[in-house]
Amino acid sequence: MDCCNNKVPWYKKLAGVLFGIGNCHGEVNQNTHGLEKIALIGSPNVGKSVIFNRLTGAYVTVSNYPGTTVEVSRGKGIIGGAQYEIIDTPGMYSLMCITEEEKVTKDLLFREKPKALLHVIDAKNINRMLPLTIQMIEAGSPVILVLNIMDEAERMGLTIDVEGLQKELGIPVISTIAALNKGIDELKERVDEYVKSA
Ligand SMILES: Nc1nc2c(ncn2[C@@H]2O[C@H](COP(=O)(O)OP(=O)(O)OP(=O)(O)O)[C@@H](O)[C@H]2O)c(=O)[nH]1
Ligand SMILES: [Mg+2]
Repeated sequence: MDCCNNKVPWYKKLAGVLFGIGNCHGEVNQNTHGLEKIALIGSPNVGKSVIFNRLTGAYVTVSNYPGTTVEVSRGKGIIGGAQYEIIDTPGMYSLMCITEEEKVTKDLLFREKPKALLHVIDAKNINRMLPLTIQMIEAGSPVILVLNIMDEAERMGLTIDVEGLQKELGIPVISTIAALNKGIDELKERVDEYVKSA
């Protein structure tokens, strides 16, 4: 994406920098202004963007997070009859702020205070990815765990005790096959319940 368009008026660029919601051409997406936020976070390649596309409609913007080269996508989604700004963050492994992506995600969560964080993990690699879930639960974040790529996990013969995991962690756990649109309706229902009970 070309982010060096000098024809963008200064005030649009400023709006993008101040609010972090414009695209790289400085166009501010008015449609998500003032909406409660739901963020997708997790390691690279776990299906965050596929889930983002399932949850959002036509109004999607991609912008560089202010002051960085890291891209963040934002779109409007309707869950349980309410409109939300859905945020797709770059893949990262922890909130230790080692990579620029990790710094952006941590800063974004801190500044924008989403109502729910959907931690998307690859169901084949639960052990490797759960530490971040636990880190966020311990930090008091509103985490929902999404076990995606369940089709491949099942093909490998893995069975996951979703109920048990849910009880153990004390947070909602939902399994999905986002690529096939499976589990997305349940995910929306659980997010709706979670946000309304918060
Ligand atoms: N088999 C299978 N593949 C999936 C599923 N969900 C997503 N994928 C595939 O996984 C790959 C990565 O999906 P993305 O949505 O780009 O992953 P991401 O988490 O956004 O990755 P980053 O943006 O790099 O952090 C794509 O090829 C998807 O088609 C699923 O449930 N099952
Ligand atoms: Mg992505």
